[in-house]
Amino acid sequence: MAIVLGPNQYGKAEVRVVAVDRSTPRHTLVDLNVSSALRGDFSAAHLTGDNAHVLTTDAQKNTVFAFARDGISSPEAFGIRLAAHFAGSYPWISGARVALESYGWDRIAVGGQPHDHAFRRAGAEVRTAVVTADDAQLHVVAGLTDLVVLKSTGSEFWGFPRDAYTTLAETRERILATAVTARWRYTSTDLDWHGVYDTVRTTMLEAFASTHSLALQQTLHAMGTAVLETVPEVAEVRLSMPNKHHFLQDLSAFGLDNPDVVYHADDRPYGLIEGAVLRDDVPPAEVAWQGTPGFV
Ligand SMILES: O=c1[nH]c(=O)c2[nH]c(=O)[nH]c2[nH]1
Repeated sequence: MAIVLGPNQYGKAEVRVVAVDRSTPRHTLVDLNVSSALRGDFSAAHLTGDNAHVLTTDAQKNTVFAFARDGISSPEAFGIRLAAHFAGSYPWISGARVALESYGWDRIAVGGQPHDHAFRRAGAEVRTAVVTADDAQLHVVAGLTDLVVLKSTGSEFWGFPRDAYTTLAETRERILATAVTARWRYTSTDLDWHGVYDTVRTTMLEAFASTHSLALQQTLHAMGTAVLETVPEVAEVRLSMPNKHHFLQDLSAFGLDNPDVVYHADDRPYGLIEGAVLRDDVPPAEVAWQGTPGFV
């Protein structure tokens, strides 16, 4: 038996970089969390501690800050620039993965007017991008997490089998709520990144709102399908959607009825509905998804 070194990668995780565009009195902010990981021949460092091939994680962090000096137009474009740079920096580096989270900031309104340089963190929602450089090919997977949505009607759930442990009542009227995690893979590396991101996000929201839901699974499929129908440059959408249960509260102890008015928002356990919707005529690119946590 021989013991061999298996797959490995290394990099700097969670570089928090904030870039302020002060070119006009109306400042803009970009707030990113950037993680880089390099792949290639680093066996000497692992086997003997010879660091001749190790582009330090400290240098990777410095590169993120240095590149930010030129401004950050979008997470995707910044990720492409970094991944291409790292992947091309030394012959023994065969690939790079750059994952970015973008945190939104809204302007504080003062006297009803959005302020020029005072901001409030937007909700929990985070925009994400992962750029993978592999064999000189670039892959871009964009996404979002924690997009919390709720429909107060237009959701039913019935027709499921009833085994010995099924107690859930069938319902023709329920609240449907979820926190969407979505990732989608582009077939292009040259897009209007903000425009196409907004289109995908809006399309998912519209599909959630306008689908009369017979199951969260059906809503998930409708959201993914709508994105593929609307944006030709998206090859595949992966969605993870917790079913944030809202149970009708029994008020009978107080002599009160409850005609779909008062609910208990339960936080756990929750149903977890996950799925991918893809075009069957686009070749898969599993490398683009490597390192993505969980299903998405
Ligand atoms: O939309 C739903 N899908 C399920 O699979 C499920 N299971 C459950 O208990 N409630 C629901 N709701």
